[in-house]
Amino acid sequence: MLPQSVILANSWWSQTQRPILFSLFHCFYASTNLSTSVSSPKTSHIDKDCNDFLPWLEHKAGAEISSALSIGKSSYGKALYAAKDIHIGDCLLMVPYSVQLASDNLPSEITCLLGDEVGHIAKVALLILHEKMLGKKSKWMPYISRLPQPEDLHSTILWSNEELEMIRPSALYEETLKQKTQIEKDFCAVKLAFDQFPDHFRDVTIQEFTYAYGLVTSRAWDSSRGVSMIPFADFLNHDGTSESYVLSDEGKRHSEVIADRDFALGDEVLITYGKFSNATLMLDFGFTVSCNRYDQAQVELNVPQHDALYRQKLELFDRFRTRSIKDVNEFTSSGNSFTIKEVKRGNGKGKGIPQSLRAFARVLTCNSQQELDYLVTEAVQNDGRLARYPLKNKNTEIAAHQLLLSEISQLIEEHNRYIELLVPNPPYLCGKGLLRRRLAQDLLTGELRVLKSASAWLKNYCSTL
Ligand SMILES: C[S@@+](CC[C@H](N)C(=O)[O-])C[C@H]1O[C@@H](n2cnc3c(N)ncnc32)[C@H](O)[C@@H]1O
Repeated sequence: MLPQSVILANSWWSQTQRPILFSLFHCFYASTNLSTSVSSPKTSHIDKDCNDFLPWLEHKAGAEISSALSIGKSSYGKALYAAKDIHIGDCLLMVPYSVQLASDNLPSEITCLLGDEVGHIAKVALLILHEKMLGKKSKWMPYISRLPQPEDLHSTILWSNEELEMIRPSALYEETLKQKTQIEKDFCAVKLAFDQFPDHFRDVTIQEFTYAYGLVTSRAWDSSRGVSMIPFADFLNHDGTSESYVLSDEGKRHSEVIADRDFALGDEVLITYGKFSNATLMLDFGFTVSCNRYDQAQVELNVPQHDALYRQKLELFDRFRTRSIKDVNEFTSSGNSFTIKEVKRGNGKGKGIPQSLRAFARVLTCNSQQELDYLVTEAVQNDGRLARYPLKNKNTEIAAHQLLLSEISQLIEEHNRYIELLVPNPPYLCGKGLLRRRLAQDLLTGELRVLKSASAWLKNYCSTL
């Protein structure tokens, strides 16, 4: 799902607020002027099948949406290109809320059949299926017919069990299964609507529902209406280095995008979907970025059942459990599962290996009730968090970090084993199979890089103690 930054009463607020864009907004917004003349770009990328799309959307909106962009084709599917020279700070597009699709666009006779357990994504998926079924009678037909086909989507929710086996060492494997289970639950919950309105939803299968669900997760933005499909804006592809987001102006009731750089006529215009790891990009959007600096890996630690202090340690974790920390846009670091990021060399502080993971390992390594009691006293006397300081006994501190090292080494081994199964690509493989195999390679290679950096840091830490 795409995060949408919100503009509140002409001041910006967002989790991902960028100071540079904040100042740009004030410098350039006043001078932004959406001219009415649409120049035709001199480029071979233009998608002639979409020539009528923007005029249709502008007519529906009763307002100009963009004079700066035109729809074209790229290796990422549909794309938006500069239809004239664009300057940093220019407004690229403005899409009124009135032409965005959200769950409240569903006919009320269908909505009233849906229980509270049906979420916004499932409702918008239902809306897409409904409009598809209406065919030419749909008022959204020019948009619905331009959405990618099932064979163009590669989110892991659409992977077969055999394909998912390729990514088994990654936390994305479990996350995808969880998401698939949720989709199955949603499918059962909306089936009542299918049964009551067979004309609206002719024999919709779980595969079709999952496809519609994938369309929503890969091209809808969080919005005040739950989630919204934003026609035209959703033809923008992702570039991790871009500083342009889709912004939402609640006062003016439109979404907009401001250029973060200059573009020459014919350049592809890209925005950022957010600071996502390859796991999140694969789950929600079905693509990866090579050498993704937001990659991360998941490490799970457990108290062994044969530990003489098993019960005491579990009680302690329970007592000192801090609220789970949600990494922005990513899977959660909670309980005994920890998200690690690439440890940058040189700062010597181990940034990337969460303190909570090191604390967990310290508690795991304690051999006596006395040692546990000491950690409790220390926590109470300090900031209340357990085992955040190096253990007094150097050998135990080393043992705690070697325990982590051993867990991470196992993960490295497992990742290596799976990568070896994936590389090289068999010569007969092509199309969807080859693409998904490459995604799996990118994912595991990125996680391996993160794990290796953590391993190097831990080895260094132990050797310097
Ligand atoms: C919001 S849509 C963008 C428009 C889309 N290309 C289309 O054909 O409609 C997001 C989808 O575009 C594709 N995409 C966007 N950025 C990409 C990138 N950097 N690399 C590969 N695919 C990308 C992915 O298929 C993704 O799910």
